[in-house]
Amino acid sequence: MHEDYISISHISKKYDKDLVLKDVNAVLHKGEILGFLGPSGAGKTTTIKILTGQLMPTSGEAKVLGIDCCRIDERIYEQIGIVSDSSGVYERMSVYDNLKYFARLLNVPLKNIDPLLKRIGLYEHKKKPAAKLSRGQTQRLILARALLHKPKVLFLDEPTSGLDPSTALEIHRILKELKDDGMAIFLTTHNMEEATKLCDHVALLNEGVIVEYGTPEEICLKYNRIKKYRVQLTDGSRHVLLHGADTTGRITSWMNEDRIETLHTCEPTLETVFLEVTGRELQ
Ligand SMILES: Nc1ncnc2c1ncn2[C@@H]1O[C@H](COP(=O)(O)OP(=O)(O)OP(=O)(O)O)[C@@H](O)[C@H]1O
Repeated sequence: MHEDYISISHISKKYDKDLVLKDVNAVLHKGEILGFLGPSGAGKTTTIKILTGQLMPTSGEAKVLGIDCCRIDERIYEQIGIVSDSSGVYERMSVYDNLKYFARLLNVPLKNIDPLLKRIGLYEHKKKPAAKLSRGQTQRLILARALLHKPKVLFLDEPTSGLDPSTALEIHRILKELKDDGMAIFLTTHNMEEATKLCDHVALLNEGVIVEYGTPEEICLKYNRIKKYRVQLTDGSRHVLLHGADTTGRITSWMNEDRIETLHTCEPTLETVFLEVTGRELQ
């Protein structure tokens, strides 16, 4: 049996007259990553704020670890971690002292800090003032702070936004390890590659509406109606061919003549699905 760590049921949210979330439903189980994927203004941060008790929904119900989000109090903060842009670090304090400060607040033994710094790749920088960290290192420190008390559920708002590809990959590796340890991770992103690689389920969110929900593979397969092949021949020419009898004939004759350099099928990606469903780009 899957344990529901987050359940979102018919959530809507209005800011004044603007309906920015419309009948949103989703579920996140222990040991899974759920991604809310959508362009700027789609309602991703609003969803996180509702789930973490920072905002009330206008209607609907959401539960985190069985607790109704409208009734969240400090006790839930012992079991969840939040990483968002607004997570401040104390710039003049060292990496270690930042974590020491929060460890004391959260009643976490100080001996947990070094292993966490090693896991997150900040151990060599533990004495550095936070002000001297790179953007990627600062992001790791914010993540370390959110992990200090070993939460069951981790919320990440655009965890790799603005990071270079190798730092982003490092954060992905850490998130996969946390998931394998049983943590449930709710992340928002507008990076479809990140969502495809990391998430067990994704919700494609457009103007507050979930337009597709499922595993990245399920969603892409659903839109794999028009099959295409991309062929490069030994003479350097490139061809994109639609599936059909003509194409099969052409490809077979190129193969018989040993003229094919590369041959690929062109499956849809979350990016092309989003474009097809909404007419909008994700970025
Ligand atoms: N406090 C607020 N008052 C009024 N409108 C708001 C408020 N906060 C957000 N909004 C609006 O709600 C909509 C959803 O915003 P939200 O921040 O949830 O989007 P997002 O998907 O997280 O975008 P981004 O990727 O840019 O962070 C936007 O149209 C935004 O302008």
